[in-house]
Amino acid sequence: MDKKTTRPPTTPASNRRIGPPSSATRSAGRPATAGALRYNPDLNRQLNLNLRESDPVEVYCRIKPLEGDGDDSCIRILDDSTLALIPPETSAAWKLGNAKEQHYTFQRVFGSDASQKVIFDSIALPLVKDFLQGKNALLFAYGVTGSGKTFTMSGNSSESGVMPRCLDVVFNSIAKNRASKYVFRPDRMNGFESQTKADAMLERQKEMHERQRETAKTPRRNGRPPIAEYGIDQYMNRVRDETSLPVGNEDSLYSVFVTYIEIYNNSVYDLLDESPIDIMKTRGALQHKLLREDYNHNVYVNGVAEVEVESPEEAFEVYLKGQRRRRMAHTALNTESSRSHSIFNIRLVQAPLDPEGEEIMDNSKMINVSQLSLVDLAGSERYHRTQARGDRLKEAGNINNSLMTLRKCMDILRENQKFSANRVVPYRESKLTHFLKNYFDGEGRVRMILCVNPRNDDYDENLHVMAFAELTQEIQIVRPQEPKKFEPMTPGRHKANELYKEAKRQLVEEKIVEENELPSSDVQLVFGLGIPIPLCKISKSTEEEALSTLRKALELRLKGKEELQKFIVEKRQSFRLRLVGIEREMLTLRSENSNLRSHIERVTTEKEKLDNIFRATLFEKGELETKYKEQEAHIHQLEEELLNCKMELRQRDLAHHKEKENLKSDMDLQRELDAMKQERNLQNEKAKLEAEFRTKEKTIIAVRELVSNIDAPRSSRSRQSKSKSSKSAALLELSTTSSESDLPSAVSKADRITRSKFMSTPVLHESVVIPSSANRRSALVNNPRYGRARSTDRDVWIEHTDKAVVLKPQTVFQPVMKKKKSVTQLKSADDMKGASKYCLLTQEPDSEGDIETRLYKGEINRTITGGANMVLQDVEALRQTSPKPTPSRKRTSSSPSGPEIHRPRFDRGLETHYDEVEKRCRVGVSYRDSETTRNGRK
Ligand SMILES: Nc1ncnc2c1ncn2[C@@H]1O[C@H](COP(=O)(O)OP(=O)(O)OP(=O)(O)O)[C@@H](O)[C@H]1O
Repeated sequence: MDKKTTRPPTTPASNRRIGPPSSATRSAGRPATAGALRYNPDLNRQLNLNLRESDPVEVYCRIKPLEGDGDDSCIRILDDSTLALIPPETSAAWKLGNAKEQHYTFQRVFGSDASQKVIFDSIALPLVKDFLQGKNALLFAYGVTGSGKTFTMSGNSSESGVMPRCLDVVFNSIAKNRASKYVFRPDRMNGFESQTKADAMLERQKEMHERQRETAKTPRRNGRPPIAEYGIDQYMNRVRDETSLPVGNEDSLYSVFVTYIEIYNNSVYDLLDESPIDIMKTRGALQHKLLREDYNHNVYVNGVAEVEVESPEEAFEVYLKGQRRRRMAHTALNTESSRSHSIFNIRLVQAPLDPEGEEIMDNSKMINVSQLSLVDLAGSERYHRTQARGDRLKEAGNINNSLMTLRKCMDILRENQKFSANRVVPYRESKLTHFLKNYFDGEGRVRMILCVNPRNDDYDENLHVMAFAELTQEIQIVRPQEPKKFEPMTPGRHKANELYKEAKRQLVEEKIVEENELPSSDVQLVFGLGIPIPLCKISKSTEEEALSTLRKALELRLKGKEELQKFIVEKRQSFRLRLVGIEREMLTLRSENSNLRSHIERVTTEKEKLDNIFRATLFEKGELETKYKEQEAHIHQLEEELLNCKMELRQRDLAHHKEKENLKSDMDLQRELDAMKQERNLQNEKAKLEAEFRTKEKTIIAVRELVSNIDAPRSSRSRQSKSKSSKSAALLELSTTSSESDLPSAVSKADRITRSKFMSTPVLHESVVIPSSANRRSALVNNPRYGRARSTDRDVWIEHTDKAVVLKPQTVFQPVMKKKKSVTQLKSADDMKGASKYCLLTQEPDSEGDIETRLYKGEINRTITGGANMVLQDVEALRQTSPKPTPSRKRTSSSPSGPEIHRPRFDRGLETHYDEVEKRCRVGVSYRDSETTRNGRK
């Protein structure tokens, strides 16, 4: 079935792609000129630079007939290529006052009477000619809405437009060279592949079955869906264009593919897509496509449906199908189809025939594709004119944007060419210019049909489109290269094959020979014999004319044979020379090869050495890594140990601290116990002293009684005077006595002056000043301790004077206070701040009516807690006795005849004095045994 066996193993059976799949396919997919360029990738750039081989964009102007009879035209044709635009009174320019007639020149201007045929022949036919020669071409209609763009491009049933006529001419031209359907198939990457006739036949059969199945479901006409189904059946009655043009290569086979896309709101939609449209859906009703660039930077619509068509009718049917889909899509999108750009692409795929002229060459690199793009642009309009709102405004914006980008690209192209500038052309700013990019970059001829509606209302819009169109003509498009001719190939082999087949068919039909008796095809043989032998019947040998004709033909053939032989000798010689050259080249290559081999060997040895070093290094590295890991583990272990040690140390510290605390509390406890013990001792001693005191008191009482008994006979008067004088003397003595030896007399006069040393009972504190009775007894008035207390410069006194003190006495007992703070009441420990000595002065009458002044002296010590601890050291008492005896005083003595004895006040006990001080001090007062304190201080 398939006699070509050079298939890559991974390629499917139906695919005859040869060589590297990607590049081969892509190369095959390139448009014709690109096919020529594939042998020199830089040629495109070179061509772009070489503006001598370029053609301008050709702009043709077509003026639409005026619709109403009363309409005025704003356009006047001056000649074949020039027109005048006359501003009407309604135009903006007129209103602004700068209205003047404008003249525009185009390639050609067609009046409203120009037929579709004239338009096609003048504008499109040359492009179709190029297209058949394997070149690309772009034709686009541009103009204001309603100016006749669609009419020009598509036409109607009675007047076919450019597109159907193009299809007519293409099919007319390739009629004899048309390849069977499915010989070529698109690879959906802008390329084409070829497959064998047999594979193609299989696909055709498959398609036929599918069609039959569909026909069974839907009634069809001639195996095709009824045109009414597409809703525009009138097109089918059109008059076909009979023009036929020569194809590029007679020995090639051609297939036609069409694609139909739409650019709406800057999105590309495939109008031949088979997926159904849900007209109930506004969003996602259509799947938009992406623009991609192939290997050779040719822009294509990714995944676009490329439909192979075998006739203009079939192509037109596909177009109508696309139109129907377009209408459905716009119904779903709730818009108008004229608000989008539509692009109908006709692609001509050709591949040369093999030497027998039987099948196409089994080489995808030889496939050539040319493309003719017919673009019907959306109308260019201004917003204010359409008064568009919402979606309409958006789509108008998109249309204008894409047209604006088109203008921008044209402007920059013109600028680049005119001023040798190198500005980047913004093709990618809109899908329209992106798709058309290749044409402007020099991949084919570009022509524009400027459609103009001459009515006055369109004047302002026409002004803009004409200005743009006129400037567009200045753009030069690089002339595309001629498509590559695949030499050496015997020309005419297709025709020869056809003739041979025809002759064979006739011979078989006339039963001159059997079909299997003749070889399949030997085109080479036919061509090797030269010109065909004329058909002439020779009935007689005398028919000179026929014989001479035959002789001439044979002579010509002989001549041709000689030429061919000569040609063969030449070819053989050149072949031999080439062979010698190749042999030489081979020898050089062999020596180079052996050099390279030895070099490779050296390199291999070197590599092996390096490999060994590498392995050794790897091994060493492994060992080092193991050691490193061991060391790491060791470090880790040491770290753990250190941590443990630290923890142990901490625990020990804690234990030590705890022990210390315990010891401290033990010591405190011990100290408390000692204090308690000491207190107990003191109590015992106190009790002992009290007992002693009581004994001594009894003795004194006894002495007194004895004395009173002795003095009983004396008169009370002398007793009084004596008593008074003795009191005075005692007072005098008290003030003057300074030696300790005078103490007994002082004591005997202690009725009036009492120096008290208090027997203290530690009631609240263990350390209370307790002047022992022994001390008291031995205490002398002139004892320095009882003199005026002298303080140092540093001592600060608290002079606490009771409110009841009427008269401050000036006695020797009062301390000298160099620094003092006088208060009448101690409210808090803060009052004692900074003071180190304390002195309290009280005054009150006693029970006998005498005024008793007392001086309490003490030391102030700071406590650890920030308070003050006052230690009372001395109490001095001064009694002022009136010389007049008061009845109460007279009767103080138990014995009326005895001397008046004032009971000393020092027997009042510690509590009395403690209460005395505490009454006046609202702070804690501490009494401490002065001796103990003194000892403690030492
Ligand atoms: N040269 C012409 N001769 C006769 N009728 C014409 C001609 N040009 C346009 N018409 C008619 O004018 C009408 C509008 O034309 P058409 O639809 O082609 O305009 P358009 O420019 O494509 O508009 P849009 O921008 O909306 O697509 C159509 O009915 C069409 O038949």
